[in-house]
Amino acid sequence: MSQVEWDMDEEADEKPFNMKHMRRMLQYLVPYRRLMTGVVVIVLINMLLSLSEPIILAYIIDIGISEGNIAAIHILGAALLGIKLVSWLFSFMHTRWINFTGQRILFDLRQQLFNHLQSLSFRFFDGRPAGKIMSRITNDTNAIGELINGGLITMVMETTHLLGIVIILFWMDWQLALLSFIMLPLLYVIVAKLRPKIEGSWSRSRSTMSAINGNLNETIQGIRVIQAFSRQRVNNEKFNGINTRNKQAFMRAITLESTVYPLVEMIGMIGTCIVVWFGAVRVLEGAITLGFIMAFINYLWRFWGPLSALSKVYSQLLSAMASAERIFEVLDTAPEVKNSSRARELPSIRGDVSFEGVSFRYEENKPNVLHDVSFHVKAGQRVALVGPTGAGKSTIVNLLMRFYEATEGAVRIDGIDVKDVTLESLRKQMGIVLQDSFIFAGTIEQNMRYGNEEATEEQLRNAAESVRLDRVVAQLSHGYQTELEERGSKLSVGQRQLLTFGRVLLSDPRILILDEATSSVDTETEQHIQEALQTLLAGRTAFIIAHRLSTIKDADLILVVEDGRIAEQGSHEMLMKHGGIYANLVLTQLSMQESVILQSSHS
Ligand SMILES: Nc1ncnc2c1ncn2[C@@H]1O[C@H](COP(=O)(O)OP(=O)(O)OP(=O)(O)O)[C@@H](O)[C@H]1O
Repeated sequence: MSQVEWDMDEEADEKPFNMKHMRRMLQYLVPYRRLMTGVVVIVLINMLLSLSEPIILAYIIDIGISEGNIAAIHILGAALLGIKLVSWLFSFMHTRWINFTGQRILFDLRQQLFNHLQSLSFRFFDGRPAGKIMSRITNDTNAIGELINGGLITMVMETTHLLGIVIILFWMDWQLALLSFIMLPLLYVIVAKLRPKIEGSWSRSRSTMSAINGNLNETIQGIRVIQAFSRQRVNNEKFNGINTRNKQAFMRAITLESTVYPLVEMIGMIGTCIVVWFGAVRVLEGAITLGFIMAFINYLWRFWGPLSALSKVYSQLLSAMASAERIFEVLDTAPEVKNSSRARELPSIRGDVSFEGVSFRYEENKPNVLHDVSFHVKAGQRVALVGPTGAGKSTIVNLLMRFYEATEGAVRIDGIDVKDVTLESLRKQMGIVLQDSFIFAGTIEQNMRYGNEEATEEQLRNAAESVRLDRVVAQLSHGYQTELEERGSKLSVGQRQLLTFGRVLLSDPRILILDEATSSVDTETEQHIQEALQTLLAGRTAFIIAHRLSTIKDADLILVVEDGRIAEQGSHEMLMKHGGIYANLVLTQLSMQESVILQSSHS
């Protein structure tokens, strides 16, 4: 099953009502309680005003028209107009206030989630696709926002509306009221039976839609690979499958809905017909007045509005429960790597690094990926990490940056355990350059200043010059102010790399971590990159996940990592003399290079 298909049924659309979540959601209303109290009061007054309208109409008919009392018609007509005006004003006010509060709550919730997400450790992001996390910040916050602002008010408003109507109907004529509700049990049965089916179909329609989006996203992102492998036909079939399921789910939902709602209306109408029939007879008998029966029918009409509004709020409530569960799960996830209570600032370091018996596993109950790793690097030394894929090189670097905590043992910088210092003071003195040079949307200058906002203009230009970025900038029409798209798509791979070098150089770290790029660039760019690299590395302790033999040979210390262990360590000469894994690795690489050279000289 493809990732997209998995996504379709993974996250629940609705969850049963949960008081704990509800209370927690209501907490977000607390800062706006005065405004919300005002809204509730206004809404209730509006409700009473609206409920008085049919009675006033009844009086206009019975007293004004039937008895020919023109003064009563004027007074009651003016009252009706006044009520409408006040209702409009109140509606305007409460809609404004609700929207204001709703937006504030959404703002608060999104801000809180965003801040929290940034503080979470890598482990949190390891198991969650970015798309899902994003949907929590957008869709799920919206669902909660809609409930705690519009939904709750609708609930208060429509429940009182409904209660008011029922009380008035029974107060007016309880027998007629009973008669009009005669079909209600049947209605309840139909709605209770069919509503879950309709909701289920809508939910399937939404999840298939998100699968369509996921599939589109994957296709656009991977278009090069798709076309290179000529996968268009297979992908078309896959998309066709999801698309068909979406169409079917939508058609089923819409068919059910178009059957049920007219049915509900018709059953509702049966009650009203009975009332009109009996009522008309009773008017003729002189038992009730014309105005009375008209008001009664008017209230009966109004009965269905709140009922359908409440059923919508109910769905909203259940989907907000599902969203709340997901959002609170994120908010309740504590950052795993955080400052300990006794954490102090890491003073300016020299850059001496030691791993002492470090073992580590990414997940509880899973085997260790690092076993008893120990080494010592003197300040200013250049270390090359080599070894097969999956050996644990990046993991060593992750522990050094304290992206994860060592399960056992200690990582020390200048003799200080990294667990005893604040994350900010530690990471400020370290720099990292990954293979995938991540560029943020913004100007070249903003990207360079990412790790050092305070750098002077001169420092900025010097850094750019040192890593040969100045030549790249000179070619751009807006120089340092050239706007880059997200991920720097306007720049070439080599240019992006130089920009990340400039960024790190400007932040001037004592310890530098570098994942040497494997992607090939042209010889001239390669030379620029190598020169820039030398500037970048000068005078710093450097850990290089190295792929080029030249980089490895130049290193002061080579750590050969295999199966999470340091299998060999020492200088190039030492390890070659030793004749172990490293020597084999070098010989294999050399023979591969030779064959490449031989092949190219033959062609
Ligand atoms: N975030 C993670 N969660 C769980 N396991 C992981 C995670 N990252 C890496 N691993 C596992 O840990 C082991 C070491 O991975 P690591 O990335 O350190 O290897 P590496 O030597 O850097 O490999 P490469 O040269 O391919 O980048 C691998 O078995 C890998 O599957």
